[in-house]
Amino acid sequence: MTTQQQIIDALDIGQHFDAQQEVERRIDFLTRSLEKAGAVALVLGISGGVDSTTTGRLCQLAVERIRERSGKATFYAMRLPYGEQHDEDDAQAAIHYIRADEQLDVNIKPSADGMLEGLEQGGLGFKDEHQRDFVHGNIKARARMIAQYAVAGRHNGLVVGTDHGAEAVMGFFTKHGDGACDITPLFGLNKRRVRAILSVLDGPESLVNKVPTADLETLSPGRTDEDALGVTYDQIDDFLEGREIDGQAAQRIISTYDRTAHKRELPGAP
Ligand SMILES: Nc1ncnc2c1ncn2[C@@H]1O[C@H](COP(=O)(O)OP(=O)(O)OC[C@H]2O[C@@H]([n+]3cccc(C(=O)O)c3)[C@H](O)[C@@H]2O)[C@@H](O)[C@H]1O
Ligand SMILES: Nc1ncnc2c1ncn2[C@@H]1O[C@H](COP(=O)(O)OP(=O)(O)OP(=O)(O)O)[C@@H](O)[C@H]1O
Ligand SMILES: [Mg+2]
Repeated sequence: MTTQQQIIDALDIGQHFDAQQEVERRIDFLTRSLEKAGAVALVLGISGGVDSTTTGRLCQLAVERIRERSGKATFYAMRLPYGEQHDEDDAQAAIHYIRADEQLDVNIKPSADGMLEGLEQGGLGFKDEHQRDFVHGNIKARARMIAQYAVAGRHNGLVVGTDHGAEAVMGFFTKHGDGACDITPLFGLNKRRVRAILSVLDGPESLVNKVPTADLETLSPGRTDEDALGVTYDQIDDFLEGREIDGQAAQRIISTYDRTAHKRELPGAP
């Protein structure tokens, strides 16, 4: 078996894809996850990006389905800006579209800045301002997860993650930040399939087609994922669908996959 096929299998990317069927399968997954855990809430951060818009709508449909069967379930959508978000309009469009039962707005800036300040006061120095900004970015992603776990703890809920195959293959998430969650309903999808799901769910066109950004670095606001990754999502998506892609891009995907293996595994132990 080729390395490409091994990766496709490990990330469970299906050979065939039907967006409507996947909607059903993933709503069913969310309802079963709540029932299995004995939990009554789903919690998710809504950024204004395509992944959380799609996941948020699936969460809302899942809790409504549980209530139709006389069960108890609530979806808590969380806005978690770092200060003022430059694409707040998109975040508001996502919130408007998802129509979550409950919404919480938490500014993560004081906690993320406070942690960095505490570290520097405690003696941590940085090579340069870019390294400091990068580390600060991962603190922001972890601050968002602290907030979501607090809400899940209060409401007997599960924290929902938005990781999918195209991010997982590149290890493109913060370990124990946005990578920390209880369930990942988008697992097994590449990026264009996430967009296709949002499209059949009648998501706003502007969000279906939105350029992905982690938006964690203060010095490079809205830096695109593709700029950071060095390959395009089309290349990653083609690779995950088993197509032949440019040799250098394939090498980059495979070497990044190997280098980030620890992010997809449980902690090492003797
Ligand atoms: N071989 C190994 N075995 C076990 N653990 C290992 C390890 N190598 C590093 N580590 C640990 O992993 C840490 C590095 O991982 P991590 O802290 O995640 O940091 P890192 O992977 O360096 O940075 C996260 C990347 O994900 C991107 N990101 C983050 C969040 C969201 C999104 C998005 O798409 O929205 C993207 C972000 O822009 C950045 O490029 C090291 O500090 C170390 O503790
Ligand atoms: N400003 C934010 N407010 C609330 N949640 C956020 C914010 N930024 C990131 N998140 C959470 O972290 C997750 C990971 O971010 P990521 O950028 O991968 O997803 P996205 O923004 O939904 O989509 P895209 O990858 O296309 O930008 C989001 O899906 C969301 O749950
Ligand atoms: Mg984003």
